[in-house]
Amino acid sequence: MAVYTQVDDSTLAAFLSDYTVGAPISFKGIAEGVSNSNFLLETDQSRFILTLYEKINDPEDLPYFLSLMEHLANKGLPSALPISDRNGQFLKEIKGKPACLISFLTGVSIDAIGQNHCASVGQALAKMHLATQDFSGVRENDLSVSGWRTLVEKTRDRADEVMPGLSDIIVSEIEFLEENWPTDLPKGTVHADLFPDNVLFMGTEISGLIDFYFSCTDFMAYDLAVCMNAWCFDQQHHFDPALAKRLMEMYDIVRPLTPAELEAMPILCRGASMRFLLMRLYDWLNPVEGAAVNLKDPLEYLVKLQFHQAIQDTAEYVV
Ligand SMILES: Nc1ncnc2c1ncn2[C@@H]1O[C@H](COP(=O)(O)OP(=O)(O)O)[C@@H](O)[C@H]1O
Ligand SMILES: N[C@@H](CCOP(=O)(O)O)C(=O)O
Repeated sequence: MAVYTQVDDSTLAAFLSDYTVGAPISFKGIAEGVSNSNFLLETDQSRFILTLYEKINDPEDLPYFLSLMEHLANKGLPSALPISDRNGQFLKEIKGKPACLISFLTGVSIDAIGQNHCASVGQALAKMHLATQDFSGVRENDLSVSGWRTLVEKTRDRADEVMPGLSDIIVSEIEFLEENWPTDLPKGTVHADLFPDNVLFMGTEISGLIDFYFSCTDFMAYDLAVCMNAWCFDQQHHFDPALAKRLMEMYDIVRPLTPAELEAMPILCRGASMRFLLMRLYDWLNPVEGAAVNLKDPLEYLVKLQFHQAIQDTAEYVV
């Protein structure tokens, strides 16, 4: 469960007194999530998510994330909407943490991923990339190559506590990525974390896209690589080409991939594997005391990285 900061009844009552969202009926911490503290609030009017942002480094980031969510919702994508208080303010504070009330989206995140789910995700991701072409916000990806280097330096001395030999693997991979990372692929606004827990479904139709708190300006094909890793491996971390085919072909129908983007998929998938391997490794080695959070397995992403290291050509993903 990701609840880093507890919110008691009187704190909640003081917070809600600034809003016109009704009286609380129930309020509980949400089991899923890693980065922020999330609560489900039900009032006599509606349901909401209350998020306390725990790891925001740059104060400009939150207005970027919230205005992106609003932009997407206005374009008809199923993104949640930030709720403003009586004074039109979205961003508030609880116990010294930035906080926001967000509209609740119905739907469930799925564990048993099928080809139709991947098709819907490919389509939604491409729609998001097209819908943000006129979004004016810009945010550098602080978890791209230079951010991975920083994480390698912070984890390499203790990485072998997780698996003997891991330190050498991450050092050699970061050197490869620094040498070979593409520089001139089409850029746009990317979600950068569109994992199954961040997509809500009703059947095989997407009813919600959530958790835009890693979104940034980067290669659009990198976003597809993040999804390849998150959606196209089974529970034992074996790659499933039929899932990848549906994801890529439906993306490509909505926003055709350029030849350069297609050619770059193996290295983009390696980078996307490193990003999650390193962040999970850092979190594993530096647990937050007293936090109720389910840490994720860094070695899942080592398996994925090693799979992509053996790929020579993008066509191998869909055979
Ligand atoms: N707008 C929303 N509507 C419905 N459920 C939501 C919404 N936002 C978050 N959730 C629920 O809260 C969980 C954690 O939210 P998320 O934004 O992924 O947290 P974190 O940023 O910590 O990863 C989600 O997996 C989902 O179950
Ligand atoms: N998707 C990431 C974790 C990021 O946490 P989220 O709860 O914000 O999605 C991973 O799987 O490592």
